Amino acid sequence: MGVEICVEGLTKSFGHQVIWQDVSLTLPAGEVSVMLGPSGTGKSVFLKTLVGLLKPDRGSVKIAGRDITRLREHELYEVRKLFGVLFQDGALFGSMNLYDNIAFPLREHTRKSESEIRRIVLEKMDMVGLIGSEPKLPGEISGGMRKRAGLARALVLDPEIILFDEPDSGLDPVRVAYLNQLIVDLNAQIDATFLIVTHDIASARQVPDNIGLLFRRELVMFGPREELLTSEEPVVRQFLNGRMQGPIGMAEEKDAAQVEQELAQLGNGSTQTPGSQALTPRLLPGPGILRPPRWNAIAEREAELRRRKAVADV
Ligand SMILES: Nc1ncnc2c1ncn2[C@@H]1O[C@H](COP(=O)(O)OP(=O)(O)OP(=O)(O)O)[C@@H](O)[C@H]1O
Repeated sequence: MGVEICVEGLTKSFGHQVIWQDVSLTLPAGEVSVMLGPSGTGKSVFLKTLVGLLKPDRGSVKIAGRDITRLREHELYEVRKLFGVLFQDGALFGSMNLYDNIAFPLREHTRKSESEIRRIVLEKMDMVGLIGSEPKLPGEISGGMRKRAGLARALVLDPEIILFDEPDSGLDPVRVAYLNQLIVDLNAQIDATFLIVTHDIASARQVPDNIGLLFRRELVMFGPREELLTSEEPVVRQFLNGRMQGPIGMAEEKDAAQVEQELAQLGNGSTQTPGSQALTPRLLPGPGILRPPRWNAIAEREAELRRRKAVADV
């Protein structure tokens, strides 16, 4: 059914380098959330902290009511079973075929019989569209197939939470579109809580229920998709529109005067992206896939926002 993750006052540093501080947010149970942020803002560190691979300096991460930052290693081992993680490159074992790669967590963490394992592996391979590829080695398939195999492997223990670390990296736009559809469909089918770290703005605009943005060692904003897509917050606007004008610089933060000048230019409309504040339509689950009940509430919320925007535009 998916569980809620409640993060409060989370701070992480390595030596003197503060990665982010005082991060608080709630990933609602069963919903899809995306975490954005310029390179090096600590998105991967955030994922690793959620799963208990890194210990924060301060703050708590409550999963199903338990603060995982305070658990001992053997207790963490149990909590980690709630998670499925899709690593950037799929993290498959190169010498194992896809079937054995996907069966690996079941053989490692359960006492299921080989026939039961076979049933589960084939079911998950079917869900990600990989039936027939069981004997292939990771080196013999495309990057998109490797991601889907990694996803099937993340699914075999029926996780309550799935973390995706840049699922779209290295894929062409068409494969990214298929993968996004797969993510939306899977979420509707298995109802787990999804958190996706991505740089792909088109995906971030269409796929999630919620969006968060890390910048300058802080969580600038976290909230419903429609709220961030229509936000006037300069960092959020710059990032979601993928443009150079704004507080985010090439390698570091820009000075205040330059930012002010660029924002003023944008305000004049000289370099305004057409429809920059538009509420991109959500990606819907494919035909025949039942939509979770929350979709009605979200659709109403978004329709209301569009009505208000239409009235304001008149
Ligand atoms: N184990 C570690 N020890 C020391 N520093 C680390 C460690 N892991 C990450 N860092 C540092 O933390 C910072 C954030 O890294 P992270 O990989 O989380 O960024 P990111 O936002 O995911 O970047 P990208 O978008 O480029 O993948 C970087 O400066 C990195 O060097």
